[in-house]
Amino acid sequence: MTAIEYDVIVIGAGPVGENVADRVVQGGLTAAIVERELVGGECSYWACMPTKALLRSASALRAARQLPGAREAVTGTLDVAAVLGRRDSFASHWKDDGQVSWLESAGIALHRGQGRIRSARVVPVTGVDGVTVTLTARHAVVVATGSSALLPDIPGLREAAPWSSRDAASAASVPRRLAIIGGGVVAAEMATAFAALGSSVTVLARDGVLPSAEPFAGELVAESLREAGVSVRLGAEAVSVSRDAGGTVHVTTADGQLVDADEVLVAVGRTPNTQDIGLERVGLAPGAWLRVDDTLRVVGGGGWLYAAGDVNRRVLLTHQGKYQARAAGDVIVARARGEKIEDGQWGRHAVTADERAVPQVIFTDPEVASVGLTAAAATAAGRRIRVVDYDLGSVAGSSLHADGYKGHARMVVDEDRKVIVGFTLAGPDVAELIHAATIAVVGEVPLDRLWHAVPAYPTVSEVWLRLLETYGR
Ligand SMILES: Cc1cc2nc3c(=O)[nH]c(=O)nc-3n(C[C@H](O)[C@H](O)[C@H](O)COP(=O)(O)OP(=O)(O)OC[C@H]3O[C@@H](n4cnc5c(N)ncnc54)[C@H](O)[C@@H]3O)c2cc1C
Ligand SMILES: NC(=O)c1ccc[n+]([C@@H]2O[C@H](COP(=O)([O-])OP(=O)(O)OC[C@H]3O[C@@H](n4cnc5c(N)ncnc54)[C@H](O)[C@@H]3O)[C@@H](O)[C@H]2O)c1
Repeated sequence: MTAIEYDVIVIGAGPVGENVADRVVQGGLTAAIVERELVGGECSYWACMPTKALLRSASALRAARQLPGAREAVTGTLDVAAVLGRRDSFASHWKDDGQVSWLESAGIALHRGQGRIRSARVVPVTGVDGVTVTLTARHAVVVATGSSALLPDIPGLREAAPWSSRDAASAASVPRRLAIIGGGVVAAEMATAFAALGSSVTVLARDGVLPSAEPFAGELVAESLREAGVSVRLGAEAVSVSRDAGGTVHVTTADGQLVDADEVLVAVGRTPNTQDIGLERVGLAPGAWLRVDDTLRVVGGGGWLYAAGDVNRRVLLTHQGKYQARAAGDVIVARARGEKIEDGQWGRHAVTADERAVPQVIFTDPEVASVGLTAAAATAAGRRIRVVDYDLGSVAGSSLHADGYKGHARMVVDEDRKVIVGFTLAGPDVAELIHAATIAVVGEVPLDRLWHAVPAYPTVSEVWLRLLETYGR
């Protein structure tokens, strides 16, 4: 058995683990990263990249069809094989050579295999060949093992060989009929993608469509899915599933409806990858999410154990996990050097934005882009708020952007401080607009000052001015 020592060991080479290791090396420490599957993690091969590639071509086609002149030039239908081919290239054909070269260039050592913590700062790694290498960290071990699709306890579901988001993202062909259990982000995006690719899709949205977003967002997406031929069943709960000898899946709902499909996609949330990483050896519960403080140190983890990304459940998004990674990497370096820790609100080592300003874009039709708190979440948090709404289709730039542009914008204002604490846009191509709102929320820009941030005419961004006018001066 070989033993090697590094300053920092990162378990999991997803986007988050890679960024922690990079930051640590840039800070002058040595780092090893442990990966049991593909370097790049879920996001690169089975989540963000392939799913967005599945959605993008149909979105471009829809945009062209909304414009006289362009519409007439679109004479064919979506080329499904070309879409799947482009998706394959965005998933790097499920090979990680490029990412491995990047690790090398960044000076990060890679150990392939399953990492399991054995004791404080000691992580044996067992490779596929069964050989174990024992890694020891001088300063910190960072768990960045991510999450996996949750399989609910529905009778017959497991035996029916359901699709997880991984299967949907990497599908080699398009099922004729697709049933989707869930109504959240994965369900909404994959219903949009597979309907456009030609599947007959049924969505069983027990808790509604996009229930965590502002209600108008889910309503607009549900309406558009229905227009695209998707059967959206609100409140429908799957209670049993079976697959017959011919391969057809039968899903029964609590109210006695039966849905037949060729595949059933389960999209009801995530479970942490902490089952088999040795947490029990250091007094923590295997299979549980890892609770962390604002500098990403695991609560009850002895001071040397950190957790970043999906696995700590703060925010399950790549960009926010990478934000955590930058803070974690920097704070590990600072602690190793005995430097001052800046863990106050908005401090360099604290992930304050996790609670206050998380941006997200849901690539449905229409797109949903948001940052900060919804009105409901702000109210639940005890804020005295005013909600300002505006019809996005009434903005001059929107009507130019596409005929019949349909969308909505909402600004949530903290009335005690006169700053924006939440912002949501739903409409075609709103994805690129959200960063302005993120800056306003993070910068806590007073509304009085925002009047001086003049949006260019005629852009969709003029909604900012309309929202301020609606709020009043
Ligand atoms: C379908 C889908 C679409 C998504 N789309 C978006 C999007 O558009 N934008 C966005 O921001 N987010 C999106 N997300 C969320 C995003 O994928 C995750 O937030 C992100 O991948 C989390 O990164 P991570 O590094 O924490 O974990 P992961 O990406 O899951 O990486 C963890 C890595 O750790 C490895 N690992 C686990 N255990 C061990 C072990 N014991 N030893 C060694 N290696 C181990 C795994 O093999 C994996 O490579 C999407 C998620 C899904 C499911
Ligand atoms: N574009 C993006 O940013 C993007 C895209 C995809 C996924 N993601 C991230 O990945 C994570 C996972 O996505 P997801 O859609 O699996 O989770 P989610 O939490 O977004 O949605 C899961 C949905 O399933 C419902 N649900 C839970 N249990 C159920 C059951 N037994 N039967 C029926 N419905 C049930 C919930 O009410 C919820 O609406 C999310 O946190 C999301 O942020 C992000």
